[in-house]
Amino acid sequence: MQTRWHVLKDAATVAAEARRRLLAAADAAIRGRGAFHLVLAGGATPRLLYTSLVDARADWSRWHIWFGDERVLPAAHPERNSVMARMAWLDHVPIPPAQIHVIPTERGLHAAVEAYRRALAGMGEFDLVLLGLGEDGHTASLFPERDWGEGPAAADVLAIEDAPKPPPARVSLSAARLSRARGVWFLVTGAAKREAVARWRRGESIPAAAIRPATGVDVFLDAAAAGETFGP
Ligand SMILES: O=C1O[C@H](COP(=O)(O)O)[C@@H](O)[C@H](O)[C@H]1O
Repeated sequence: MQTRWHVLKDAATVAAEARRRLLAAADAAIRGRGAFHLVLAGGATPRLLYTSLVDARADWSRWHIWFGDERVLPAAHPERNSVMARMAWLDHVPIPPAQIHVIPTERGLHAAVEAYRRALAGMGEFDLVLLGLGEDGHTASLFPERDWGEGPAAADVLAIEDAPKPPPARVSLSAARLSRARGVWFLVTGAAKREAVARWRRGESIPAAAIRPATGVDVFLDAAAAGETFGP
């Protein structure tokens, strides 16, 4: 599987490049298949991209939003990945509410896992999966030294009870389900991610490396995360 590394100047440039490509991918999916199924990353990194989409011109009525992971917290909690995405972007564009598939962790861990498994039943390949990279190499809520749900028999949705990053209870799509996609993009910015990036590039077995779609993955990272100087 190919990993394509795109080193860009800074976090703003990563967001701008991702925005440009994302809108083009959505247009192509809608032209070709009538809909665009996008999986969102949480955490802090994608917020710049999400905010930049508020004023984009797009056929929002054909967009379907999924989440790669969610933290088990009350519905309106600011640390929820879905709350971040809503505040930054989704509340400001006319995507039909029934097409925004939030992981309902306010119902509790296991009920949320079951509900999302049902929501995903019959869903084929995602058009695009956005992911982040934690300082420890985690992606979505797949953490080191845990079961990442690899292989064809893996469940689509995993209950995580002991995440080392708070909160400990989370719901995550498995590595196998995140890999069933026409495109997977990682957005990685900031010097704090440098060590995780270096480990990934050395071929170490970190969770991010377990996402292996047939088309390969694209990693958009800034110079700080790549450990490179950029330009003159
Ligand atoms: O906890 C999480 O962390 C990762 C990375 O987040 P970041 O704040 O370092 O960008 C994120 O991709 C994941 O969705 C989130 O739940």
